[in-house]
Amino acid sequence: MDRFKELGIDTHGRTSGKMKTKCPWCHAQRTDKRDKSLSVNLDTKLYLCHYCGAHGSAAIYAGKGRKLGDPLVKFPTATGSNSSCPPTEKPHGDPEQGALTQKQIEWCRDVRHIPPEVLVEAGVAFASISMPISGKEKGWEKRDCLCFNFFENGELVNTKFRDSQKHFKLLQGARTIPYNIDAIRDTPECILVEGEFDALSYMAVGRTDVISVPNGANSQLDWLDELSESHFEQKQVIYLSVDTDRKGRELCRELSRRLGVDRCRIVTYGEAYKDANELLVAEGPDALLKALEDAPIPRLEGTFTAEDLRERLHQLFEEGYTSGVELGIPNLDEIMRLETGRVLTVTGIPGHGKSDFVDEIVLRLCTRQDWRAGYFSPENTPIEYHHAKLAEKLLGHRFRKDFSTEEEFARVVDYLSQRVWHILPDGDFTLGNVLSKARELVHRHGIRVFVIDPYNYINHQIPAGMTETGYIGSFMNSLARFARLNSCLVILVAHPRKMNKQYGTQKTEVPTMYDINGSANFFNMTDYGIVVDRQDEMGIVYIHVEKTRFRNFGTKGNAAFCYDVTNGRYSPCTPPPEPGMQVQPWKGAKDLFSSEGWI
Ligand SMILES: Nc1ncnc2c1ncn2[C@@H]1O[C@H](COP(=O)(O)OP(=O)(O)OP(=O)(O)O)[C@@H](O)[C@H]1O
Repeated sequence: MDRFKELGIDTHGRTSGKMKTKCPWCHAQRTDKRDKSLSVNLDTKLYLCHYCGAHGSAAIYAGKGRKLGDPLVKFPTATGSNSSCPPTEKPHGDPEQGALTQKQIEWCRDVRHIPPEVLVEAGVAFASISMPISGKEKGWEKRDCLCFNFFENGELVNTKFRDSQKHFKLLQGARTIPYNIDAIRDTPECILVEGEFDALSYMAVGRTDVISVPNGANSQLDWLDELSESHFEQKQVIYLSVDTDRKGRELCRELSRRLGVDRCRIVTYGEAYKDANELLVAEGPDALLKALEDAPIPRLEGTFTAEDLRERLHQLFEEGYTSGVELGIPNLDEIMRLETGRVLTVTGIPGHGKSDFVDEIVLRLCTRQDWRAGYFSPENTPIEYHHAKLAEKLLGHRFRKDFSTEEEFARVVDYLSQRVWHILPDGDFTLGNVLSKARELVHRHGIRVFVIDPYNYINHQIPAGMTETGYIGSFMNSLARFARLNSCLVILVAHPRKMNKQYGTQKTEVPTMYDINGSANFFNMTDYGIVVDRQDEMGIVYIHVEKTRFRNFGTKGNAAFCYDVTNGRYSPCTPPPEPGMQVQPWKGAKDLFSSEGWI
């Protein structure tokens, strides 16, 4: 739906793409009658005459039930409440988008160095709307805004309104998608930036394959989940051209982890500038193109220079060594804190709770650190049984109709759907296949922890002539490499050899990490090593931390837990000083068990 005809703009019957045509406003006065001075974007319906400056929008956004002549953009019905917004001043009605004012065009051109034709191409428009204004005089005010329109498959999905003082507002209830997403659908390369003006800056220097992330420097990349296959899978090169402040660097790290470090080139702008638009304004188009050209090519696989590690080095430089993330279990946090890019190996006698304790670690990382997890756990099938176990830990009580409500059922299923993915490759359980699926989970869903439970379910293909020790060394190397390249924590469950009975007591000896069946390389090559040791006669489970590769992540020691059979949770406790005495809750805790919901 458009008004081109009504406005006298001849589009020669075309309905999509960009074109030039004669300007109905100045053509009659022109001596060069052949000059097609009007640029028209038939997708965004915007037009601009490079001769007389006439510009505007011929769009009539004809959503369902809309008629010709209806306002351009209708606010979806407000969802949720906005307490700072007095009811009478709530944005209401349909703020109509129209042509940019002369002042706006001049400001974009002179202050941001974005030429008018780029604004037209990108469908930037004008609207006067009520904006939430922060500061002393909190409230809503009517403001003249630039409208950045977010299209997907040519359809308007959302609009970001921006006033001259950088107040922003998105359409309520509308989907958040990257800005200009249609432009990168089939391109071999693309540029990711952190703001609409940075995207327009690249368009101004001739790169159309640029998108802006939807939530600024927020490194929670939910939007990437649904776009990673359709828009990024085929990309050969992805330029990350985000801000150089701390948040921007965090975003950059997460983007390259999700999109694959081996095809991401990170753009920098020199000491003085923090983003693409600043560089364009200060140094001009050639400098911006040069910054793109100079972005380091991903390193040759297996080789590293300080430049390749610049981002991580900078983090180290600014924040020092990390001490790893805590699980929120005081006795264990004291001796072990986990970090991505590492391998944690878990062993213990069959039935002592290795898988259960691994689930405890995973769910604590999900609920406390907002991580996402992937499992290769063929033992834990059918998968719904495993989910039911995870649900019990999350809810704090049994996952059965008599104990949980329908609302809890829905909540926990929603939560797990967003956080946990299981890999069960059809028949092909080779390490290569399992890790390649896990890598897809990193790219598509941003998992940060990947569990292999247990080692012996992998279809190990030991090359002829290789010893078992040599093979396990190379297996552990593959896990370490996967963990490092994908910034994931890999958790490997591995069984011990058959343990002897202790003379006299006939109790099975507690294995150590060196007892893992096959080779000492499990212990030698892991970053963290723990043994799960269930001591039923005392009513406790010991977690023996036998190794943390670096001191900043902990030290050797053990932590005692009570296991709650109703929800599968491990609660820290103080072990009885002598057999037969009562287990006590952990220092300061009132109860031995916890049943409060985690989600
Ligand atoms: N301390 C405990 N007290 C009672 N039951 C437990 C305890 N720890 C685990 N369990 C239960 O024992 C069963 C086996 O646990 P899990 O599968 O985690 O052990 P595992 O060490 O991984 O065993 P395997 O080596 O056979 O895979 C599960 O049903 C689990 O809920």
